[in-house]
Amino acid sequence: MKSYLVGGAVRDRLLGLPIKDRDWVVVGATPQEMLDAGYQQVGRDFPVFLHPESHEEYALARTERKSGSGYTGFTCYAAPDVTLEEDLQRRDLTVNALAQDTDGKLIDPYHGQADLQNRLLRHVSPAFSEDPLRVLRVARFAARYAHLSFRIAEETLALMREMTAAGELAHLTPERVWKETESALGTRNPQVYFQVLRDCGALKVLFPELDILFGVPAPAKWHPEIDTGIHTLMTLSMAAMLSPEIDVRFATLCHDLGKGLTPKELWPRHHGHGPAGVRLVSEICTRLRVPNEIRDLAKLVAEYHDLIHTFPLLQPKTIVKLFDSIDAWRKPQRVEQIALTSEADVRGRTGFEANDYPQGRQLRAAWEVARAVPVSEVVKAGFQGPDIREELTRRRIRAVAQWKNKNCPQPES
Ligand SMILES: Nc1ccn([C@@H]2O[C@H](COP(=O)(O)OP(=O)(O)OP(=O)(O)O)[C@@H](O)[C@H]2O)c(=O)n1
Repeated sequence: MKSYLVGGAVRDRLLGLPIKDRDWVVVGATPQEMLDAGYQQVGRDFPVFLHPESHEEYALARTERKSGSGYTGFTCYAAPDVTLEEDLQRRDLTVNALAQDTDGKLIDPYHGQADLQNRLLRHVSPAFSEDPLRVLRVARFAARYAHLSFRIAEETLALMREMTAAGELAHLTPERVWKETESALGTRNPQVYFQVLRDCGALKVLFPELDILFGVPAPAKWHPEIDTGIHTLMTLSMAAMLSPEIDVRFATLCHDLGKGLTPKELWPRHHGHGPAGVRLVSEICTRLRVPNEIRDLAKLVAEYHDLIHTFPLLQPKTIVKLFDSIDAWRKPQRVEQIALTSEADVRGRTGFEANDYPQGRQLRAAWEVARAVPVSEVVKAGFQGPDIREELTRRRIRAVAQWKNKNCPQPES
């Protein structure tokens, strides 16, 4: 039996990047031999074992053949006669089909090293199309390595287009789509993921609410980039620079979905697009089983992002009501999250990238003022039951008004 380091660990070591997990392939062994050597079996569908000490994953070399339609129809063949090359051949990308033996020697039958040097994401073989998840994986890798100038090989993009056109993506479970999307949102350039999905037609299948934004114009005065789809990807790129949080990035991605609902004859204006988009955010999140916390922020951002832009014009009463509406009292992190998404919206426009966003600072400052109003003094003053809440709101509004008079000049008209 011989073990080889494979997949991401080899790829990322060659790229000089930190290594997350180390996966191994074992050639020439039976499951019984692995168990006898002290490995613990964990794979349900494939023979995968955990090393007795390192607890790293060791998978028996295997081939896979598609035996039916969709994502589930696989026949897996793992036996001591499966070679390393055969195992590597079933993998998605050449840069993921590299192996390294225990002496550090590289085994590279599909020229993954050359593709790493050429910054090319290229599929290993036609077997790529047996797994529709790979369309999303390639988009995710393109996002993850965009800062290193990686691009997708033409023939791979063509295959991704074919798979999408053949309806293969319909076989993906919502959980898998969200898992890949969530990982992609965590990369440095999440907008690349959505751009690649658009390039191969998958955005229309998986995120029609986003796809429809391409071709929807917004007023050139506010949006020199004009196209709402382009603006959306620009805001996502900006959000990724402003915050590492998936919640903030996803909310930014969804903030303008309502513009897809505006009747053409009203273009390029989109009056009321914020509240209108809330339903679409809900629909995406229900469909993909997006965690509630992420969904709820995205809905609030869709609804309130335009209000935050007008912050200096807001009445103190409206500001305190906003804190109520976003439930900032119990979830104070939302103030920061909403300030960041609104900033991403403003700076995610051609020529506005380096702009200041004072409204974000004003929102945060007003929040500190409102939250500092002590409830204990309201109680001490003798208020009881629901009157406590009412008096607290009154005092908060007063405090915000005083702060606003001093610190928040009205913009010149
Ligand atoms: N649908 C898939 C999933 C995985 N793989 C192969 O299995 C390896 C391990 O997959 P995974 O752990 O998901 O990704 P990594 O490439 O290790 O990358 P990461 O750093 O994100 O873990 C990949 O390198 C690739 O060779 C594949 O070919 N097709």
